[in-house]
Amino acid sequence: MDKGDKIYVAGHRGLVGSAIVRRLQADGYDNLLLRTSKELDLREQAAVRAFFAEKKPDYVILAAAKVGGILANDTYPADFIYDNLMMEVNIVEAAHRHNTKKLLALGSTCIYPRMAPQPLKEEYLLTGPLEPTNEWYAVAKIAGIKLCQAYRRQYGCSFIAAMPTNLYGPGDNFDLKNSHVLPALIRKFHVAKENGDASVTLWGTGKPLREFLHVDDLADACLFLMENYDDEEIINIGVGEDLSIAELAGIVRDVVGFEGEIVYDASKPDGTPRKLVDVSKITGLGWHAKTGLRDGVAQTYQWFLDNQAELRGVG
Ligand SMILES: NC(=O)C1=CN([C@@H]2O[C@H](COP(=O)(O)OP(=O)(O)OC[C@H]3O[C@@H](n4cnc5c(N)ncnc54)[C@H](OP(=O)(O)O)[C@@H]3O)[C@@H](O)[C@H]2O)C=CC1
Ligand SMILES: C[C@H]1O[C@H](OP(=O)(O)OP(=O)(O)OC[C@H]2O[C@@H](n3cnc4c(=O)[nH]c(N)nc43)[C@H](O)[C@@H]2O)[C@@H](O)[C@@H](O)C1=O
Repeated sequence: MDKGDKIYVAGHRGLVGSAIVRRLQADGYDNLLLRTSKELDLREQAAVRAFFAEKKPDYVILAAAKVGGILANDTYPADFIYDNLMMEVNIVEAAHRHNTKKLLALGSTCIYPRMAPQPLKEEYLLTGPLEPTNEWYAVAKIAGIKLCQAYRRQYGCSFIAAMPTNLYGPGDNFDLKNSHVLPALIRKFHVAKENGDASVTLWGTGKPLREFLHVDDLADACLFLMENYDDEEIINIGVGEDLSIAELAGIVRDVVGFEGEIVYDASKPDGTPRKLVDVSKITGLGWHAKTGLRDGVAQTYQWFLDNQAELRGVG
């Protein structure tokens, strides 16, 4: 990608989109196309076609999606499957129609079967039943993969699909019902410390294992793939190690400085027991994550403190 190329970052205000924009701007790309969901609802085919007809992006990074944690996915299946399918179908079709040079679609590691062998290799896709709490979102994400592969096969489009593991960092969603676990832990421990609460309640059993990649590392991986990957097959993006939710809670509690107890609400779902990705494909290309989890949590907590006034999902 040249610095003056028209790069459309769909979902530029989100956790991922904002990190990608930060990185592109830092690298001197000065022709970014950015639209909020109010300016351009990607579920509306006519609006998406009109935008592409007018702007004709050279490159597209699809970081727009209906995203949420385990409870949101389990509660709003229709929203998660409909919104994500519509956004992917509209963007991929319009990108082909208007000759986008390359498109990167972001999936998620929830596309893999609930009980697939670990670590998860790309070829495990569609080899078993999905995790019930987010199968609707997962099916939409799998459709996104198939869209990229179909347009590559039929029209030779350079459309690629990457599967990031769980992400965290600046710009995350801190809503206690709809967010992912790491931002929820930061907010819960922070509020409990400020209030002098005796305990914090977390969901499930604390036993599931999860892998966490800092979003700035993801942005680095996305630009790396835009320059170095052009293949039909999906590619995982992760750190290659995981920990239990209980261990993660210990790290966040220490970073925040909460000294009370942790209580688990077993009425909430655990979700998939583990989803550690195999990163040998992307590390084989020369990319690896750089941010350690504790440092990443500390940096994110500082960002949380510095941005209290405008946190997503708070207030
Ligand atoms: N967060 C995570 O842990 C992981 C995320 N991913 C993937 O990364 C991508 C981005 O996720 P993340 O950054 O966390 O999500 P966020 O919820 O932080 O951001 C999503 C963005 O999508 C935009 N959006 C949502 N609906 C529409 C719509 N109808 N029309 C236009 N834009 C819309 C929003 O725009 P606006 O702000 O203008 O409303 C928002 O900026 C997704 O594809 C997700 O599947 C993959 C693995 C893990
Ligand atoms: C990225 C990935 O993220 C989602 O999958 P998930 O990893 O299961 O999502 P999660 O981060 O919300 O939960 C991780 C674990 O953490 C536990 N947990 C404890 N206490 C809280 C808590 O307070 N909030 C949340 N959200 N989880 C909690 C929770 O019970 C679970 O065991 C997919 O829906 C989908 O969006 C997707 O692709």
